[in-house]
Amino acid sequence: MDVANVNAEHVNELLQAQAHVWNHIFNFMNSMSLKCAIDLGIPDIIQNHGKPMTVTDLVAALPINATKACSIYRLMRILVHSGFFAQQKLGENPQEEGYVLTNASRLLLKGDPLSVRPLLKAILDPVVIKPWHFLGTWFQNDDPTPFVTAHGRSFWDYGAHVDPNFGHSFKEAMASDARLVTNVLIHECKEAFKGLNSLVDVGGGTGTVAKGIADAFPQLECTAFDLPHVVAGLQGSGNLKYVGGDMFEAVPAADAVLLKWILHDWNDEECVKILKRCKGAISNRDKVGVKVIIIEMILMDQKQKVNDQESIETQLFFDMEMMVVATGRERNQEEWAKLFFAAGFTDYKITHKLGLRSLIEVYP
Ligand SMILES: C[S@@+](CC[C@H](N)C(=O)[O-])C[C@H]1O[C@@H](n2cnc3c(N)ncnc32)[C@H](O)[C@@H]1O
Ligand SMILES: O=c1cc(-c2ccc(O)cc2)oc2c(O)c(O)ccc12
Repeated sequence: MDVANVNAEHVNELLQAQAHVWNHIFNFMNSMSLKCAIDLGIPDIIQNHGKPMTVTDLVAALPINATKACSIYRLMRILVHSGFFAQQKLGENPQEEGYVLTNASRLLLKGDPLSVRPLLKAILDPVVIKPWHFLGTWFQNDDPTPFVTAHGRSFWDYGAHVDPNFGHSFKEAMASDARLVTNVLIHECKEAFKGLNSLVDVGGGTGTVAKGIADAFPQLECTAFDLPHVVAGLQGSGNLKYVGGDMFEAVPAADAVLLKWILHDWNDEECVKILKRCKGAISNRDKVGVKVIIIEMILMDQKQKVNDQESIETQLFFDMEMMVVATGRERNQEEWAKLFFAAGFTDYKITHKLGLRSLIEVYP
């Protein structure tokens, strides 16, 4: 393209396109600047300060080399821009401003059991970032995932045998999300558990969701079901128990099966197999109202000009993540329905009360 032959309007378009490309080249800096703030403990330091924190106070409180002090305001500037911190007047002097947390950075505090911090740590770990450099190679080879192309083994294998710290960090990421979702679930989606006497959380990890539901609904016998090595040594109590097994082989019988963030890890064929096992677990219960309860995203229609472009983009990010680390995907409503009917279910109901995710009740 030769700019000399292009009219003014086209030059403008060309420069806008250049800015768009630049924005995407540098897009990773939003994530990495945020990770840096978390590594340095900035949200907790501002929280503990108890009032808007000037850059001078922040620098003094940070565990950094003195020669880097003058760069902190630049890190904070981009994080203010991306909505993780805000600036507030400190006193009468309009020049004097301090940093405060926003709702987003409050979700990244260390001690908060509902923190999203463990997910940030896991997804931005170099172990998970490396496979992104192999995405193009993966499209040209026959490996199951870019993760395998990058590391020579599967995600689970890597976490279990190569880097147990990473495996632990991923489990903590799942558990923290589980705490947040369970909180919303037991307050906002009570209806879904009405009339049930037993529930099995398939792929329930170390039992965070099952325990939350068991505590909230004492009449409900809850089982956290996961691979034997995941539940090994875990002791149930009261109306909570742990069972080890393989969901592709058999699922313990119950009035309801819960699948939270399981099906998006797997391809369609694998999902139909899991769903058939779940249907087996709730059938022959001699009870009305048996169901599978799924917590997953339902991809929004990109063609609908909805205002919430950030939500659409976030769902697409999850879809890409599932492609890079696992064999899974995010699905739209039509794709979900196809899986349910292929597994022999007859109907389903969607409740939109979980943010970017939905509660889907699926009936035999
Ligand atoms: C993405 S995590 C979701 C954990 C949990 N449901 C949550 O949302 O916090 C997937 C879970 O599936 C479990 N899983 C993987 N393969 C399984 C299998 N064949 N049978 C049972 N659980 C399995 C993993 O151990 C892991 O705990
Ligand atoms: O970062 C992950 C990875 C997985 C994952 C990887 C490999 C598998 O065979 C299954 C799952 O799953 C995730 C997930 O379900 C999630 O909600 C967030 C992150 C990840």
